[in-house]
Amino acid sequence: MSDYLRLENVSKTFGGIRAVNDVSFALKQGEIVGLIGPNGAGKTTLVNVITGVHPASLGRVIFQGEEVTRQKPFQAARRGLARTFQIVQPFPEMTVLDNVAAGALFGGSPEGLAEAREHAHRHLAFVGLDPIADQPAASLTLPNRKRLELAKSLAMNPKVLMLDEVNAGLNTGEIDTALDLIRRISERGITILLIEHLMKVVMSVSQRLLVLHHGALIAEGEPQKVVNDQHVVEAYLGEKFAKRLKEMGHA
Ligand SMILES: Nc1ncnc2c1ncn2[C@@H]1O[C@H](COP(=O)(O)OP(=O)(O)OP(=O)(O)O)[C@@H](O)[C@H]1O
Repeated sequence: MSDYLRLENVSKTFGGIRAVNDVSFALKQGEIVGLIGPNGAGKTTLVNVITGVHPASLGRVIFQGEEVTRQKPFQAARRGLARTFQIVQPFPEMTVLDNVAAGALFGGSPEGLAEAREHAHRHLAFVGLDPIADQPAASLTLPNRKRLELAKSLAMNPKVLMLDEVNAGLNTGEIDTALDLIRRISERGITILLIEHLMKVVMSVSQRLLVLHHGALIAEGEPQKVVNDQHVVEAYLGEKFAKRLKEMGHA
């Protein structure tokens, strides 16, 4: 597999804060890669850089051989670089269906609203929300809002999907359902970058891990190796946590 999405020496500063510091990595097509690190490590900022929300201060973003460093969010969406938001913010007055149709239109593929709604039904069926397609988005529970967010990003017809804490606040059963969806999305050939604090979740689906700390990439590679890396244990996991992972058979 060749590089699909590549970051070369990317930095992002906000005033005096270097949120992302000289980060380089590549994703291969169809991979599931976990992006982990403490609060404030720069994970969301990295996704914002890739999707053109906050363009890189330094460095380059290359997607399918084309430099896309200065792209706008709508251009990123049209290229197939889609993301979910950590804080889920649907259009509350709009129906579940039209929230997803809006995603489809933002992604740029359907001809008009009727076609966008048709696409939306398909994505809602995939995440299990089609029975409540006509309800206002404001009425949804947290797990259903997360599913709606997923359906919206799928409606953009993504090639790379960046999932920002899609499991936060969910119970064990709901997480299992979300994991099943992530695996099924990956089976479609969509590359997934999974930002996640729940190590059990990260370890069960990721083929590779990237670890950010104070904006810098401190480790990268096979999940089992990365969680045993002393630097990662010190910066993020803690000895106790690493031991627990080992007992669970993940390390
Ligand atoms: N728009 C912004 N303006 C100023 N500072 C920002 C902005 N966005 C992020 N930061 C700062 O950049 C750093 C990295 O934040 P970021 O949200 O990317 O971390 P994170 O790893 O996603 O954290 P968390 O796990 O808590 O979501 C933090 O110090 C944050 O305060």
